[in-house]
Order: sequence, then C-alpha cells, then structure tokens
Amino acid sequence: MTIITADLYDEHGDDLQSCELQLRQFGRRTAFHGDVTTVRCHEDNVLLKSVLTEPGEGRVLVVDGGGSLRAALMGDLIATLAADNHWAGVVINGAVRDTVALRTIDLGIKALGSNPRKSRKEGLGDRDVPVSFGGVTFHPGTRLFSDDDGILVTRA
Ligand SMILES: O=C([O-])CC(=O)C(=O)O
Repeated sequence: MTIITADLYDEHGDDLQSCELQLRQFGRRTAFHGDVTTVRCHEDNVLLKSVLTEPGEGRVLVVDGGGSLRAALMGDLIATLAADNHWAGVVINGAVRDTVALRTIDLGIKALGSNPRKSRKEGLGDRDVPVSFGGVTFHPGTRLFSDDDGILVTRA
C-alpha cells in the first residue's frame, strides 16, 4: 500500500510532524512507512547494524548520526541485511556508501549524503531514545511515513 505524504498531511496535518531536512533517496523503495525504532550514534555503525539484525517486522530505523558526513553509517551489506530482515526503511541523519548498489535493494533508504569512508566499529551510541533533527522529534513507537516529498511522523 502506497501512502502519499501530501494527502496524509491534508487529512491529518495537526497530528503529524514534518521533517524539514532535505534527505536524499538512496534505496529502491521510494515510499515506505512503519513504526519507528531509533539509534543515536556518531561515525560508528556497530549499534545500527545490531538493531538491523533483529526481525524488522516492517519497522523503520531512524538513525541520528548528528548530521556527520565524515563517514558512512550504512553500505550495501547492512542495507541487504535490513531488507532480508523485513525492515521497511532506514532514515539516516548522516551518510551512506555503496550508493549504486543501494538503489537495487528493496528497502527505503534516506540519508543526508554519501561518503566512501567507513565508520568506526567501537559500538558507541544509544538505542530506543527520542532523537531530533529537521524540526521533528522521532520517538520510538511512533509511526513514520516517507516518500519523495518528505517524511511525516506521528506525535508521541
Ligand atoms: O561495514 C560498514 O561499515 C558499512 C558497509 O560498508 C556496508 O554495510 O556494506
């Protein structure tokens, strides 16, 4: 089922937050929605990978990488893992890599940009915490809708 964010906003705008950050589409699935799970990390993707190893059950992982474009938090291997585990999408306030391959993976992927440099593997970060970017606070368990127009999130 494809949900058009502009139509959703017209019907339920008061109940929705809209992300102002102009994230780019990198995945094959350009429209996606699901319940939010969160990770906060800085140039380190161990936690993100471990969360995407869990059954996704149609969830969307929102990753606050602090807006850093110095290192990629996800490439084609982690994105394939996420798709295989039935995640609907991954939204990253940060960078990805392997962008040509990402376009072929059946997953929603939005990120600020790309960088071929990989991130650290120390495992630092937090999960299941509220994260904020683009004028929106993403609370775990709220619902997210994304398409070419942007990202809408229900309020906690
Ligand atoms: O290993 C990493 O840091 C990320 C990566 O390249 C991948 O997911 O393919």
